[in-house]
Amino acid sequence: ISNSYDLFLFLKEQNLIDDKYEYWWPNNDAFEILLGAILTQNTKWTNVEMSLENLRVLNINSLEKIANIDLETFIIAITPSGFKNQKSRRLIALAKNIIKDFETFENFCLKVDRTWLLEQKGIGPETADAILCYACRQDYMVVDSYTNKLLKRFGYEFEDYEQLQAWCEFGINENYDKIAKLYNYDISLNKLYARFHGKIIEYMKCNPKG
Ligand SMILES: Cn1cnc2c(N)nc[n+](C)c21
Repeated sequence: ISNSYDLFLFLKEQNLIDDKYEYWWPNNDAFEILLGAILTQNTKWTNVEMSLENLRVLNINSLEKIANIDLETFIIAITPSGFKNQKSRRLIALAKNIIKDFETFENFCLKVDRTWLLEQKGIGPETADAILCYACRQDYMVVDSYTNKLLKRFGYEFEDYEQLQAWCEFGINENYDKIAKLYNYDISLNKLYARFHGKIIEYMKCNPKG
């Protein structure tokens, strides 16, 4: 493969992601995606699903509820996804900051930028881009250790997160018209990035060894 367009084609013909979730990231509730993006740090997605289910049962479904939640209750609810004390503290602080700077969650999704997210404790480039891409539907592609590992198999090595992300985004951008023809509808760049990242994750799950 000579660019990320080639990589996309290589993955696309393997039908790695079903169309249950058209953006790959489970369910289309942006608030849950925001929580999931933090909870998924350093743990398996199946553990995140258990924490999210606990929060659904408690009907914790808004910024205000997180901002005012009983800490003990929150810690118990998100225990399955690990780092419960750190993640609970950070999610409460994040909910309070979103309310302070954006008032509503909807306004946050529309107005937030990468800089603001990176200023939040516990949010690095990967989490910021997951929120921007999957919750806010902005044109950022998430890259991660899976992406690095897959590209290493094709002989690519990158200096840092931003370089890897640029490589992945550039090939898609440069060949957007060709890729768009592969879909029988007008797919957005954000959706292409969202599905591309999902395909990489699913591919690496099916092909853990080189
Ligand atoms: C949303 N999400 C984030 N990381 C994931 C993973 N490793 N496997 C599956 N999913 C759906 C994931």
